[in-house]
Amino acid sequence: MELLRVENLKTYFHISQGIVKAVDDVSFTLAYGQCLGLVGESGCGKTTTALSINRLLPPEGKIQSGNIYLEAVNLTALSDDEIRKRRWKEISMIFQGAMNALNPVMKIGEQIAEAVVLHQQVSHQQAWGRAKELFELVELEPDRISGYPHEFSGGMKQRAMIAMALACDPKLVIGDEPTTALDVMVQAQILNLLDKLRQNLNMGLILITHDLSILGETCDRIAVMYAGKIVEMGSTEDIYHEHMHPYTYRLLRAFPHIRGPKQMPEPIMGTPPDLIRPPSGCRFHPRCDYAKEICREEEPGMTAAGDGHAYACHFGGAFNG
Ligand SMILES: Nc1ncnc2c1ncn2[C@@H]1O[C@H](COP(=O)(O)OP(=O)(O)OP(=O)(O)O)[C@@H](O)[C@H]1O
Repeated sequence: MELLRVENLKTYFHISQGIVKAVDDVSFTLAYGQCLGLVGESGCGKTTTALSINRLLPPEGKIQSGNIYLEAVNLTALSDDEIRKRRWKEISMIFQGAMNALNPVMKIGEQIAEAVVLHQQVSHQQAWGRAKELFELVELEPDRISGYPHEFSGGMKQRAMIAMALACDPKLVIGDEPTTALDVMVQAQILNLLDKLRQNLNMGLILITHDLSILGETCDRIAVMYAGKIVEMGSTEDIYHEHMHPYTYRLLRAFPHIRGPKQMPEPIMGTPPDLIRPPSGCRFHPRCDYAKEICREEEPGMTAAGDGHAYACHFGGAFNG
């Protein structure tokens, strides 16, 4: 059953240098219990997409057009007050490095209980009970609940942040680079935990990352973003093994899978474009090895490659020869 529907979302930043088209006509859906990976290099619009869903954009950021439905409610049409009431209870976010925001002089359990009290009408005692439940849910040892942040490892702190994000049983959790600061083994444990939680709690999960190699065991579907647009979307299998867009191909080679064939990472030359003046035609053409005249002139539409698999390229699969 569908939980989230993002339709033709355009979010721009209005700054003195011009208009940054950070999210430019993005559409996708997410079902209950499903995990969608949103992947692309830094500056491609992933965080702006997440902040648009949560309506947490800074003053210069504006949803220009499009709709974001959470169940039947169009989030773009809600007042600030109405959306505030839904944060934490319906949608919650785990940010990169969020664990550094823990208060160093307050017990971890108290901080989780505080998050519960802040968003639910419960007594302190009830909140402490809930904090204990959440502690168990994120697989932290119960006797650690009275510990302070400096007694927790990075992975344990991130588990505590996940516990807070789950405090009000949200329907949708968005993790923005939730494991980037952690070492590879701990990263895998946190991703496994998120995977287990979304299945057990039947919540929708969006995982944002620049590293396509970490999504394989967690996501059902992956959307690849480049310069404010989704350039390829499909099942994890499609994206890993049947990809059609040269950018997906390059991303996979830039971050080889830890358990895959041994291969040197091949960085993608250049950087994503300035989104005030994005390139004409296909936005990836200046960095694409397969670009031809039409790529400079015409923006490619989405071409279907199979059930739920689509890509935006004039020469899909060109890298195969
Ligand atoms: N407050 C802002 N004002 C102006 N431009 C912004 C603002 N925030 C983001 N941008 C621009 O919007 C574009 C998309 O940024 P966004 O942070 O969404 O990308 P991202 O893919 O999440 O990258 P990262 O992983 O670095 O956060 C970039 O060109 C960025 O410079």
